[in-house]
Amino acid sequence: MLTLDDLLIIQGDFRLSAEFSLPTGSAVAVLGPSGAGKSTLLSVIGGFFAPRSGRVLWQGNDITDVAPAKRPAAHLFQDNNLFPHMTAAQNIALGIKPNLRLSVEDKRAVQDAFEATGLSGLGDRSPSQLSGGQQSRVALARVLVQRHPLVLLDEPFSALGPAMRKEMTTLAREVGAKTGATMLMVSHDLADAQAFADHVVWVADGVAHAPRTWAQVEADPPTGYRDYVGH
Ligand SMILES: Nc1ncnc2c1ncn2[C@@H]1O[C@H](COP(=O)(O)OP(=O)(O)OP(=O)(O)O)[C@@H](O)[C@H]1O
Repeated sequence: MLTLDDLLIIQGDFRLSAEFSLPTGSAVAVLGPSGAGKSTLLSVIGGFFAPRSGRVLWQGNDITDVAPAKRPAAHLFQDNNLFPHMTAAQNIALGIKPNLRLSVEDKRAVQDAFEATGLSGLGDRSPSQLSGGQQSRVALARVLVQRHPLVLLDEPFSALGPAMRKEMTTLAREVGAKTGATMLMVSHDLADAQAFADHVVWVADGVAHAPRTWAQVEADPPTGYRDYVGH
């Protein structure tokens, strides 16, 4: 379980509070207006930004002061962060061993990630020799090989067209379901968010609200939700 305990985030004039838990294995859409603090919330969970007060707990352990690389979290952001001078296979392998000295088992994990993301046969290409969708697959495969139980996705596929975005969102969800990962995805696309998530965290007016199901949100929408989704 991921728990945000009495969390207060301050960034300049911006304030955000959060107080909730997410069950292990849940897939959560983080929705809210631009500038509401969705990315900031993921940064705090990932350890890239420290909260002013409160705690982040994973399975009951306080990880508030743990460095990003030591957290149980993998992250995927919009720009994919692929290294241009490395092949697709090397970019994925970096997720396991930054020095690229792979054991037989590591190599098998890379191969599995290739197959799970539909990249078979493309391992020797550099990112510039891949389409945008294929680059997204490499970035997702790198997240997968890390086998972290917590996956943070910040508008990871927003540079892709609608069909490809849907495909990648579904793929991320399927793989998460297989590995039992707890996943949070920031998205501005309601259809993508609904295809991906079973719960919604609504972020607005300085608060990241406790997760609710789509049915709960539809039945009793938070302030600003209807305007945001446009219906
Ligand atoms: N380095 C910073 N210093 C001060 N304020 C910042 C900094 N970075 C972001 N902010 C402010 O923090 C707030 C939250 O930003 P954040 O990027 O988390 O919002 P968001 O909900 O992810 O927005 P979007 O949907 O547009 O990506 C915004 O008001 C932003 O202006």
